[in-house]
Amino acid sequence: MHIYCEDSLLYAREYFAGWGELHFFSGRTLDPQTLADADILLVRSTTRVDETLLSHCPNLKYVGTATAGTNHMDLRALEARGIAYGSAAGCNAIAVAEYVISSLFVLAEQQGWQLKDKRIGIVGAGHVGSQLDTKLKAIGVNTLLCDPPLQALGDKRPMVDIDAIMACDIISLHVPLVEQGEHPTRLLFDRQRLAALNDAQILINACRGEVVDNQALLALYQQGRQFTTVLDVWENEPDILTDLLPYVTLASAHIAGHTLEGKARGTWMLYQQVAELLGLPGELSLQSVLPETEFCPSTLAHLEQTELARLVLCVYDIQQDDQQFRALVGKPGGFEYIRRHYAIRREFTALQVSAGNSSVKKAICGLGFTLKPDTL
Ligand SMILES: NC(=O)C1=CN([C@@H]2O[C@H](COP(=O)(O)OP(=O)(O)OC[C@H]3O[C@@H](n4cnc5c(N)ncnc54)[C@H](O)[C@@H]3O)[C@@H](O)[C@H]2O)C=CC1
Ligand SMILES: O=C(O)C(=O)[C@H](O)COP(=O)(O)O
Repeated sequence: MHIYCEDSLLYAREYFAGWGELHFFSGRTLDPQTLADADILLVRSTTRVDETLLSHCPNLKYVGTATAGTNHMDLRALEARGIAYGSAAGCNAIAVAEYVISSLFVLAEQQGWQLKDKRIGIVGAGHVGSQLDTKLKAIGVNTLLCDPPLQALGDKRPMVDIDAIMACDIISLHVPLVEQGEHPTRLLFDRQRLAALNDAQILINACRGEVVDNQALLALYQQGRQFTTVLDVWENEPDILTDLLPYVTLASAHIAGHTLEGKARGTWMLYQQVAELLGLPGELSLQSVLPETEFCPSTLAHLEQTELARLVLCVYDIQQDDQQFRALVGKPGGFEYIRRHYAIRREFTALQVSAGNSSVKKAICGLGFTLKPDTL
């Protein structure tokens, strides 16, 4: 069996080498003809799986993307050809939620406010939005959810519409890129919506660049608007609008989901899907590939913002990604270089914390840290 795999799939060798001949390729520069004998195709978001690519792979039985988003795959073309496909829904939801939380603690420190005084509007209440909501609620932060498609499906959680979201202090976007239909998300934050933000508001985009009109954002900043933005994703990656960068408070190279656990979980989910599809034994666990963590255990006596920030930033400090991004993104190939050489980042669960009273314990667990066994 010939298994073709985008070279950015972490732990692909560990999971798939036993099942056939593994061939690696580079996503953005792929020539479809190199996949001519592929039985299985494993990708991340930088490989476009479209009709052109599929027409070069007559033996293809399965295409899997080790990502949450599927907008790089033409699902109709796959269906039309009877090729099974899958994604890794939710694999990196914790990672993205932790990216947003790191950004919030950094902004709170920089701008001098308390998280508990802010209302956070979460647009898209799927895997990422729900993780973020749970973690924020665990530390007493006021959140609102907006997800019309889920609401229409009968989701019982309280939901608000986009107008109520626009009145929030902080707005965090977690929708897929949807081009058509009743709830499209391309340019959901178009010029009009961006112009409606006041200078005290914060907009975070860690979903897809095309959800926010980057040119309109730049024009508003050039006209003197001063609302805060955190951007992990950009229109037209990797050739992004670098003129926007000086106005963006925290910026990164589409790495919000790039924890070791998130990437491993993505590959492992595809391993499970191929095992099921082909009736192969899928016995390797997620934990079997992950290295031990190296954080020294920490303590948290009180639920104070500075203390919580210390724990959060000890595991993941978004400022390091921001600094690296500003230093490298203007260089040729800089955007992709950062992504390909991304430092090892773990999830909050990697840090053991001794907590004070039961409410501190509850908050620590809700945020995703591990309670040190002697304090359970
Ligand atoms: N920056 C990064 O590294 C990452 C980015 N992503 C992006 O974030 C997106 C969300 O990820 P998940 O939560 O895992 O996906 P998900 O599919 O679990 O949740 C997305 C939610 O958005 C909702 N939605 C769709 N259209 C909407 C609209 N117009 N308004 C409000 N809600 C709407 C859907 O109903 C769904 O509940 C992915 O599709 C992907 O594009 C995901 C992971 C990592
Ligand atoms: O899961 C998704 O969707 C993402 O956007 C990933 O975190 C980023 O995927 P790659 O661009 O690294 O494939």
